[in-house]
Amino acid sequence: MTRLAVLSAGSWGTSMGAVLADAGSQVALHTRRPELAEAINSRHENPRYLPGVSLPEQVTATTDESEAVCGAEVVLVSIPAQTLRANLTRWTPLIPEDAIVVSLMKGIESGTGMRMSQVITDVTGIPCDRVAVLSGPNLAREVAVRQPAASAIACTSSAVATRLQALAQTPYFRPYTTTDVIGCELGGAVKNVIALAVGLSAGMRLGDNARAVLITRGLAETARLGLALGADPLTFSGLAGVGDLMATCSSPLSRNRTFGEHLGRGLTLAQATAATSQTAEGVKSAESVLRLARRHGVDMPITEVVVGVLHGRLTTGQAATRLMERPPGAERYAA
Ligand SMILES: NC(=O)C1=CN([C@@H]2O[C@H](COP(=O)(O)OP(=O)(O)OC[C@H]3O[C@@H](n4cnc5c(N)ncnc54)[C@H](O)[C@@H]3O)[C@@H](O)[C@H]2O)C=CC1
Ligand SMILES: O=C(CO)COP(=O)(O)O
Repeated sequence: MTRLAVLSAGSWGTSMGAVLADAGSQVALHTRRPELAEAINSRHENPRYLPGVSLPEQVTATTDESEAVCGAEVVLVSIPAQTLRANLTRWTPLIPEDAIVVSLMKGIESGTGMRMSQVITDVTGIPCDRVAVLSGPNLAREVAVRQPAASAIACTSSAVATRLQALAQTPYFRPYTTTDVIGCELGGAVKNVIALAVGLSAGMRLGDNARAVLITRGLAETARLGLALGADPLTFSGLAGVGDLMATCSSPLSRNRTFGEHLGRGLTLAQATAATSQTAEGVKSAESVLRLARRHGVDMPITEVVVGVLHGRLTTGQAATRLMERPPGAERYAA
């Protein structure tokens, strides 16, 4: 049986661990919490991140990082994006030679503006053709209870993407392969920022038309950035683009959308942060996305106002006005 490791046992890491086990592998999750490892091993449940969800017996957990990755052919990483570099620096010597590393994360590193796969290659030295990304409309809890979902697996090596596809294919989870790593990662990272904007608008009760505008123009600004960075624009019409945007912007399960909604209802950043127990990547990645856009001369007005609100430079009302009072223009998708 193929051995796989997932670092770590948060909501998405645990859900994907269950998918991979259902697809036929033995999966070791790493958690920093002994009580969580104990619950996963004895009760087959992750009570902190996925309470009430029954996990396959082939999913085990350990607090020992080297035990988790020992003998793993594939190491999947699912931690907050801004913690990746520090954690990976510690994990690198433990990762088996020839293992494939898969990013399940949706963020852009602050300071460097790197995508998660770039950070992985930068820290571990593992070449791009052994670093992959899984991204799509995958709300963790829905996947964990085995509701139907699909995703994109991106790697510059299509052989590696196809191998990962086989390892993750189940009757309820359908992975598609692609070689557009840049497009998949940007789709995942920027949709969190757009979901914050949609949440803001929902909290302010601006209506369904406003939500549709933000999703549509949010996709356009994502594609603009993607084009500037070398992505295939068609990726943004796919699962890692519009697919993920739709799921995240319409679901109450989305932490990013909910975070934005808290702000839109008048909570302060500190209050919204206190009300959020899981990772809302857009809060920290929004500024990195904006910096990346500015570095490449790309206009991202929605991202810009989200960053303005997060930094306290704009009220939510000013953010809405700022977008509506932009100079009139032709509707362009990505140019
Ligand atoms: N939850 C979801 O529906 C999905 C999440 N993702 C992405 O997966 C990534 C992880 O998110 P979730 O699992 O949802 O977050 P989560 O908040 O549920 O879990 C985060 C995990 O990282 C660990 N962690 C937190 N801080 C850490 C640190 N400083 N060092 C080491 N480990 C740390 C936590 O203990 C926990 O195991 C994010 O980039 C997110 O955007 C992607 C698809 C779906
Ligand atoms: O990425 C996700 C769905 O695809 C999860 O979105 P949130 O991180 O906003 O919960």
